[in-house]
Amino acid sequence: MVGKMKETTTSLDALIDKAGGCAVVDGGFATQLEKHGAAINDTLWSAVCLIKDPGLIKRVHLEYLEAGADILVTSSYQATIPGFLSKGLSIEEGELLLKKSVALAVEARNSFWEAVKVSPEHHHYNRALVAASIGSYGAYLADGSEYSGDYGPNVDLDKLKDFHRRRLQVLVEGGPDLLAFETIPNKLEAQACVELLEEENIQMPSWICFSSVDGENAPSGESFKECLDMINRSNKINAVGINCAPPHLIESLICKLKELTSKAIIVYPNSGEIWDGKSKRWLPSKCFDDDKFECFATRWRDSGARLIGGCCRTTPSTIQAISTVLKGKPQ
Ligand SMILES: C[S+](C)CC[C@H](N)C(=O)O
Ligand SMILES: N[C@@H](CCS)C(=O)O
Ligand SMILES: [Zn+2]
Repeated sequence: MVGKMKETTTSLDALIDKAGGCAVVDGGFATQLEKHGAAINDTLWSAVCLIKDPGLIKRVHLEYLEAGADILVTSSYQATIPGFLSKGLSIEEGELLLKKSVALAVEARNSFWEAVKVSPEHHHYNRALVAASIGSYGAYLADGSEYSGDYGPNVDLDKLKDFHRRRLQVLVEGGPDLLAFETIPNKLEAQACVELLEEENIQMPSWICFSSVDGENAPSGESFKECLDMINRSNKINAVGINCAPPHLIESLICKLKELTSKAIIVYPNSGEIWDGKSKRWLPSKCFDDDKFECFATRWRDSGARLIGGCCRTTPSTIQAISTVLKGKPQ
């Protein structure tokens, strides 16, 4: 176990405590947009709805709150300023859309909480936190490289920092509670995220989640030891873990991460289906339904995860199952 750095109690710690030691993250956001008929086969993927259907984004946030999510992840996973520019929008319009992604989640959280906090039978709900999603460079490339970590020879630390810097600044200005770096596939990008948080002197809690395809290492093949040694040196990262990896790999990954860090462990796997970056579709594979997630969630909590949710191809019913098993049945 790695020594603890000087840390202060954050809104994330408080939420985890309030949730009884393990808080519930929401589920597949793009997946739920698609369930409602959104067409997201686009270079912006789910972020296209920020332009075309912001009302649907808010509806999906509300569905995850209703299901018991303690943390909403915003619609900004694949929302980037260069991505918006490529659609003919101006920098100003792109920045407004990034802030809108935060505002939509905050509005959903506030209206849901106003409605439930006065209702005694809803004591299993907590006031949710809003985590601004910061998808990896590979997500922006839209070539599946968030699952390979292969960014080619021309991508160095400065390029990744340049890519992430302005979006990070704008999302922070939007006023989320947390920052969520998602599907980071290699050590270089994790380092870029950590250095940016330091350089920009960001004061809100953050998590970094890696994808993983082999259940052992980051997708790039770099060991989680290498990645976590670097992350542990920063007190700007409050939680570290895995998202959008198959659920059957998660328990052993939690055990591995526990050995490597004293930071909170977060896991929000996908359904087990595999994303084909070329044909842009999910390939059927060993796939897990809500019952299985219910049983996995207790094992993940008992193995040491403090934040548990779902990623692609999971839905509000998955989150309802996780929330019920971790927090008790809704009355
Ligand atoms: C998490 S993956 C399924 C997101 C979509 C991908 N970045 C693409 O645009 O193809
Ligand atoms: N927050 C994103 C992650 C995609 S891997 C989503 O749920 O759509
Ligand atoms: Zn995912």
